[in-house]
Amino acid sequence: MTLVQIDNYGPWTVTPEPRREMDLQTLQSRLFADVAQFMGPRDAYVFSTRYDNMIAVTNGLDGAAHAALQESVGNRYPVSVSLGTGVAERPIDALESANRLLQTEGSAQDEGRTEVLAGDYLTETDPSDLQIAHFDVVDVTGKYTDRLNEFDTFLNVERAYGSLTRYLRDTHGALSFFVGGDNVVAVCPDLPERAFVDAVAHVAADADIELQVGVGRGASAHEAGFAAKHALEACRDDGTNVELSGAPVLGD
Ligand SMILES: Nc1nc2c(ncn2[C@@H]2O[C@H](COP(=O)(O)OP(=O)(O)OP(=O)(O)O)[C@@H](O)[C@H]2O)c(=O)[nH]1
Repeated sequence: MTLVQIDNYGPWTVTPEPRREMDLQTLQSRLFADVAQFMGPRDAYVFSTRYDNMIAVTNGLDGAAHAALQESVGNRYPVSVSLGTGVAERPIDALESANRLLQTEGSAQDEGRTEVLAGDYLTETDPSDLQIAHFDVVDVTGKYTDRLNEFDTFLNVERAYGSLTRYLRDTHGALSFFVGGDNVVAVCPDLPERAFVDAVAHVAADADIELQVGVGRGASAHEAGFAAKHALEACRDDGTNVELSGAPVLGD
């Protein structure tokens, strides 16, 4: 995992006086788009989380690749980014160690702490390294989008997301991210099918929303995530709630 943290961003947003909100939104979403465009061709994933901090799945990327991202952001934006990296069996533990390295170097709002690059990299990868689950709401269009106003639809999807993401984090140390529409991508440790059956049952009981999930494995986030998307298609075709892909879909 890589933590991407904008350096000293809070003070910048109010210096010399508060900046227009839509300008900040533009900067944040463009920075996310640029980081995503950097990660995508390298088969990594990045999630926007709070935008001033983003979480990436960077199996296979070395220190030079991370430094190139920092240089490119520094050259093109009025802000710089620090990057902490960590490697562990459970995504939460990898993120914890990545995070701790930046926190040890100084505060997110310390003007003397800029462009830190610290941590371990997983450069030797194996097709069984990563497990990613792609969840979505069963028939969000028929149950919500075509029936409720957009805000109330959003509240329903957010309730499912909140329930799922807290459950997976607490039970398995998995990190789940809302990625738009009704979709949640979960970066998981090595979990059996039963764990996903239980997660879907938990959200049904806790939030009264029916989910389906495709699960994939791979050497990179793209490989695992793409296999998960194929497995989710199998849920749609077969009317099932949980599908695990077979071998990772290589070369896609
Ligand atoms: N990020 C992301 N969003 C998607 C993806 N597929 C669909 N979406 C979003 O999800 C919304 C709903 O699409 P679906 O999930 O196909 O619709 P549905 O009515 O729930 O249909 P089923 O999933 O077949 O039950 C779309 O409008 C998109 O915004 C995906 O692979 N990734």
